[in-house]
Amino acid sequence: ERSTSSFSYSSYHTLEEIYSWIDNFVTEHSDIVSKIQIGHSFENRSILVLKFSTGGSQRRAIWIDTGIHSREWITHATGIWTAKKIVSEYGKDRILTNILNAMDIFMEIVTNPDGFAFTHSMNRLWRKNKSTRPGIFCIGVDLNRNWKSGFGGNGSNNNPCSETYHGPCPQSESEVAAIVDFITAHGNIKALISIHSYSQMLMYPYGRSLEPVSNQKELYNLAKDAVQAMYGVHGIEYIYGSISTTLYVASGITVDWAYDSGIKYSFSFELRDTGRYGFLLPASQIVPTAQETWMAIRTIMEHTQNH
Ligand SMILES: O=C(NO)N[C@H](Cc1ccccc1)C(=O)O
Ligand SMILES: [Zn+2]
Repeated sequence: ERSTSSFSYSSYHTLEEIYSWIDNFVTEHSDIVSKIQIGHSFENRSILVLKFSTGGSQRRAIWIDTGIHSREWITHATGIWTAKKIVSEYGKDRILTNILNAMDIFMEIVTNPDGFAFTHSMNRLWRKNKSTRPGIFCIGVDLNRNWKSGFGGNGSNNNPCSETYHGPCPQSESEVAAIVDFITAHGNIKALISIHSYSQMLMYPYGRSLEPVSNQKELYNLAKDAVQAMYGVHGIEYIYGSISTTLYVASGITVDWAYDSGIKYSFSFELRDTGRYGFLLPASQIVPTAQETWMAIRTIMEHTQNH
């Protein structure tokens, strides 16, 4: 469609619809939003990042990614709604306006485009990317196991047919390498938020071990504040804590790499629900989920700005 005014923020969309929305969104809000291609996927789709900036250069910044696991459709939908919320609230919401007057926000909505296209075409519950290698007869690497930090450790699998296959080596996947290269080159990312579904959790490193991170107390209290902000919207309860103690040990994950790269405010969400619908969350829950998640994201961004 020609503009985002006819785009439904309470529906799920195809890859083509989302990429078209991105172009319209950037056109309509060119004063604050721009589009960056940070790389391409295995099947040669563009990997796109939205940049929200009110000026300056190389400002301290926040990174948000959704859709690293392609079947988690509520996360892309939440990313799209959040992007619209940011441009709508700038100049109105004091907290968001202060954040954007001091920091930039980078948002990658379709972090696994090949897998996402596949969930629309062939297999709704596909999780991994779509990479293939000679002599290997199963498809795809788990992009949440392909990161250098703790690569190949417990809670990842070296069997290419596994849903948590870590790939042949760290950053072997172009979808992961693109993010590593972008964040490393930028050099001023202060918080990273990687959004998954489902289970209703807000978690921080480490996934690879039970050892607490150096600022664990701070992250615990920030997560508590964020979860309380979420509860205030629709009364939905999220649990919080480190990944390894709250969920299970997982190695080679996004937030462990981010933390070890110096991004001290690294979080991973598991959005709605707790299993009734799971990955097949009804579209009627998109806006309510995005509304509550926004309050947590804003809390994390505000804390990052002030520390
Ligand atoms: O896949 C999901 N949820 O979608 N989550 C689990 C647990 C997890 C979540 C966040 C970070 C690290 C690990 C996973 O195996 O990756
Ligand atoms: Zn996931």
